[in-house]
Amino acid sequence: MSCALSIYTSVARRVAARRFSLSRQRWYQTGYGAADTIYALSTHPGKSAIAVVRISGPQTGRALQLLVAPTKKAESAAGRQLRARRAVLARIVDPSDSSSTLDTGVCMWFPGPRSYTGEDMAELQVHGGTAVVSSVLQALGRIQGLRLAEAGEFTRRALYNDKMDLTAVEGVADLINAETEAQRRLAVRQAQGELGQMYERWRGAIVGLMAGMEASIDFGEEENIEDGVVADVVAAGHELVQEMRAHLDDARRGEIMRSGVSVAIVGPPNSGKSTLLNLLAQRQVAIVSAVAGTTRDIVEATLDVGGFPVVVRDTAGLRPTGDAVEAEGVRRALAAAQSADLRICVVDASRLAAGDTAGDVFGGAWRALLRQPHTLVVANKADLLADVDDADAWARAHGVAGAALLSCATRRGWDALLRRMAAHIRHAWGTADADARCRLPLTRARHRQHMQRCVDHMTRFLATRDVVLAAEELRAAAAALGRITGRTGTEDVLDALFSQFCIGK
Ligand SMILES: Nc1nc2c(ncn2[C@@H]2O[C@H](COP(=O)(O)OP(=O)(O)OP(=O)(O)O)[C@@H](O)[C@H]2O)c(=O)[nH]1
Ligand SMILES: [K+]
Ligand SMILES: [Mg+2]
Repeated sequence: MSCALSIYTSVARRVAARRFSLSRQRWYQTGYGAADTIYALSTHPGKSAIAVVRISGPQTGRALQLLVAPTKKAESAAGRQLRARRAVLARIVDPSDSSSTLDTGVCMWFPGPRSYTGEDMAELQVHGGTAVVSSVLQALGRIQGLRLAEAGEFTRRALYNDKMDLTAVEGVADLINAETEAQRRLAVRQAQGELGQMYERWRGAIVGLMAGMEASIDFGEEENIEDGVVADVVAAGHELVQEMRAHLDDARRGEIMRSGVSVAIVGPPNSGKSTLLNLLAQRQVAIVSAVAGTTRDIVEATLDVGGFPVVVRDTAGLRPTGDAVEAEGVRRALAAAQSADLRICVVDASRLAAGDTAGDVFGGAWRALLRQPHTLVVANKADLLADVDDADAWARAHGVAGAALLSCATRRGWDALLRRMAAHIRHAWGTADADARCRLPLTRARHRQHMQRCVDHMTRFLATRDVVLAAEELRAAAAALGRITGRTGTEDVLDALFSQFCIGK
């Protein structure tokens, strides 16, 4: 074991010991009384077969005693007992009158700390009728010390009790919002804490380096880093920073998969851009007409292309214009094309066939768009062409080599275009997120920002020969990682995050 590594393991133990007290401290800082017991409907409000009501906090056991009674069939003493982590069919009764049954349902008791929140918890599965649910919630409200949970409060308690770190909480939020397979695969791994564990491992390694530096100050004669004395520490630092840079340098794959690949449909007026958007979205999102210059504002639709989340934006046709409103539309179209991850340039194939050059069709000033990376050219209105046997040869001959030939009217080339889009997205930004051996990518700009800061401090640490400065840089690098996992200075992030959660989560 290298010097840096052995330092790391001993320090890691100290770090672990401080973890509990740190989380407690944060708990009280938030103003949430740990004494409060909270309850909420955790399933969607409205009629359903089953509704789940959750309770968490120190009064949970007492609430169950008041609320849960054996069924008529199980009047025995054993029937009264709720065993930990066992589903028990029971009557749920009015706490002030146990002969009045509110519903019969399945009750589960999860004594803390082995529960979602880390506190004593219970789950009541009742019939999902509006009156049933409201009678159970009202009954809970009549028990002293219980109150309705706020949005995300169960998960917030799980965070404070070190049941999950901040990246896992963000993973849970992403999982609830996931709409495509790619998003779900990423979120489920993040929600399991995989990303947080990696950041914590790095943070632990930096703390280990700090201990190594301290040791060198204690035993060194002067406060300069001597070659050899801390060579191990510096070598370990180099290795670490390399690993971190590789994580940062990922073409924003994780962020793009999480928030959706942004696709801009651009091209000259009347080429069929809005028609293409409507086909992709499978509904009439944008106005289609034979009048050139129909679309002015950006029209947006979210869809699933081969399991990947995609946000498509239809834009105004590019042409020189004296109309101020249309000119603003063109400006927005170009901005959307600039910022998009993928551009789909739609041109009218019949105009190319009629002898217009790609330059004429596309307008010289905007032709540069066609040469940008991540740009697919689509030659639409193929139905207006005389028979084309070889689409590739046709595109080459008409100055749009590599273009996909399409007819929105007859759907010729439609499946091929979808396959091509999906393949492009998979190749450019698809992560090996289904493969547990591959490291999870960065999924949020928030993580990237702190990660970049951490790498900057690590780089300065490696460059300095001054022991005191080096220790300061390491401390700042560790703090930056701590911000990602929620260890330091994150109350504002928490408030913003939990406000997106539903009540009951
Ligand atoms: N024959 C034929 N006509 C099409 C096809 N796709 C679109 N069109 C027609 O072309 C015209 C223009 O379509 P739009 O979708 O409005 O074109 P656009 O590019 O959005 O136009 P602007 O918003 O004005 O820039 C409409 O009359 C469409 O019906 C196609 O594949 N074949
Ligand atoms: K049009
Ligand atoms: Mg349009």
